[in-house]
Amino acid sequence: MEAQAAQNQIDVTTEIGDLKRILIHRPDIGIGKIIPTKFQDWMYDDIVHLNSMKKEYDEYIKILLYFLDPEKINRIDALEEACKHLPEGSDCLNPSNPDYFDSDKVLDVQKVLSTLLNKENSNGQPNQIRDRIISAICAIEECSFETEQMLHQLDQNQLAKTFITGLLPQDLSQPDLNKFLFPPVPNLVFTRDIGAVIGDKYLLSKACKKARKRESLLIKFISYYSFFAKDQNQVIEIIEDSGYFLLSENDQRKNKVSLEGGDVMMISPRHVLIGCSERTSASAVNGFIHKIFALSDSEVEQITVVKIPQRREQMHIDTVFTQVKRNMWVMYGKFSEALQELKESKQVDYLDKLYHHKEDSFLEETEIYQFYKNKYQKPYHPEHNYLLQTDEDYTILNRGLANQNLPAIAQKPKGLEHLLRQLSIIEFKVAPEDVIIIYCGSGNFPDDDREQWTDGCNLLALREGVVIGYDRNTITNQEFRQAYYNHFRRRGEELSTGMAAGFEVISAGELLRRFKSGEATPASVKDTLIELTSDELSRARGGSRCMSQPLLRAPFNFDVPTF
Ligand SMILES: NC(=[NH2+])NCCC[C@H](N)C(=O)O
Repeated sequence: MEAQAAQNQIDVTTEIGDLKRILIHRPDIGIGKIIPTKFQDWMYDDIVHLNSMKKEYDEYIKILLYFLDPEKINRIDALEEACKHLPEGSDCLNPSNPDYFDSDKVLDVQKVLSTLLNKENSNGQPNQIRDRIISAICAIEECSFETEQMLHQLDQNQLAKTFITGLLPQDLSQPDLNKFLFPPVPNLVFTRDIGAVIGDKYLLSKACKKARKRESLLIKFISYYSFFAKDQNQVIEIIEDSGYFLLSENDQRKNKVSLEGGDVMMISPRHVLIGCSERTSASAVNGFIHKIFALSDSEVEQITVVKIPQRREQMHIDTVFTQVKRNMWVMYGKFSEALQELKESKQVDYLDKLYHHKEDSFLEETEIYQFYKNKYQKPYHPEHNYLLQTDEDYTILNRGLANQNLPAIAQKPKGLEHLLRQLSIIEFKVAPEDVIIIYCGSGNFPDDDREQWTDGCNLLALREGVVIGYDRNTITNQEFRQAYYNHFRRRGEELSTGMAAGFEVISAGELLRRFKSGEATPASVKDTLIELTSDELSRARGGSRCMSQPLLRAPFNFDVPTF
């Protein structure tokens, strides 16, 4: 009962507050069935070696457990020790296994789903939610009546697994045959995209691509019947308005609502960012702004839209920047101020030299639009236009910030980097000269493009200044090691005595070893980039932020000095 109550606690108001509860999904056998002809549809760029991918992912799980639920680690260690002699060892990290560690802080989608799939409810009556989920999935996957009947036979764990892998359980299938009932959902490892916690509300995603539709359906049931079983009004859905159904096919394509969690960032309780991207449509952004501003019990009063070029490798805003500390961000240098200035001063020759291989790319820019709920100082009304455009609009915003004792320097951001600086200064009261921007791949071509491709800009903060990334992004990670040294040198200053040159960059394996031996504790870790082995994990265009969905972060202390 207690575990249930804890599971229901959901609250995220920053990107960097101490992480307390997270939704993940360990790579499953569905990923092991991908073939080259399905790369494009299923959004994988290569065949993944599943066992190696799991090994890489398991270090991630263990790091999460050390920080969020350390008691479970002892259990895992004991089980692994006991099963060492078995060929595969213990697989207590596999949510299908009876030995599964089953934490209420590090939750696997498959495990949470299975709790909804009991054949009978607590009163011994047939579980109607289970029946509804089976019907809904059979409807979107166009299953035969026979398949539907077969699904009804499966127990709750088998059923959860089949919904995710698409495969019939081995004992029902002919031996050694892969019997697919429907395709797998191999992108479920990127739990970030299936929803987003906004304060104490849960925003459901509406997947853009067909390959991720079933994920949206599963999380819909999980959020309504598990996370918010007691207060379903906390779930937010954005859908097309009714006129949409009268539009021509072409216009429908333009007005489609699609929204994915990789495009949502809670910066502070009052300010949320949303991307307008390959995956999150303009109609969704519009619906989002109205839905959020219409909430009477939400602290969000400002929404900033970051429109990025629609490209495969930049499918969400979190592929081009993430937050590391109140004063520190990592971003893709293609959108940097330095490059923008060059563009403005029309030094195109130089840019041509730099980027001659893809002339169009340097011309693409981010566009920033800001919306402020209190623009009219009146209650929300759907007819109002909340966009901040004129200087006068920004004066109104500045007044609102001053009322909350926040620095009132808001002006229309000139670009992404300017926006990130503004966020540190306004939301976190950081002095302008203290903001640090780390450029992926050092901001140099071709390293920037290479490391952006392998998620150099996509980090997950376990708490402020403790982030997880991929080991293969060596140039970006080196920037972290030197971050403070470089920053002060640029300012023409020396590091103060005793101050480190930058972050500690340490492999997940080595950190786990130190935790186990007692040389370090999660509490002692500061200013650290934890590197996951990423030979396989990086093959599907997602990094550690994508592989995580924070459900609960501790309230952030905004009132401590930056350095
Ligand atoms: N938040 C993210 N950047 N997610 C990355 C998702 C990658 C996944 N292969 C997809 O294309 O959907």
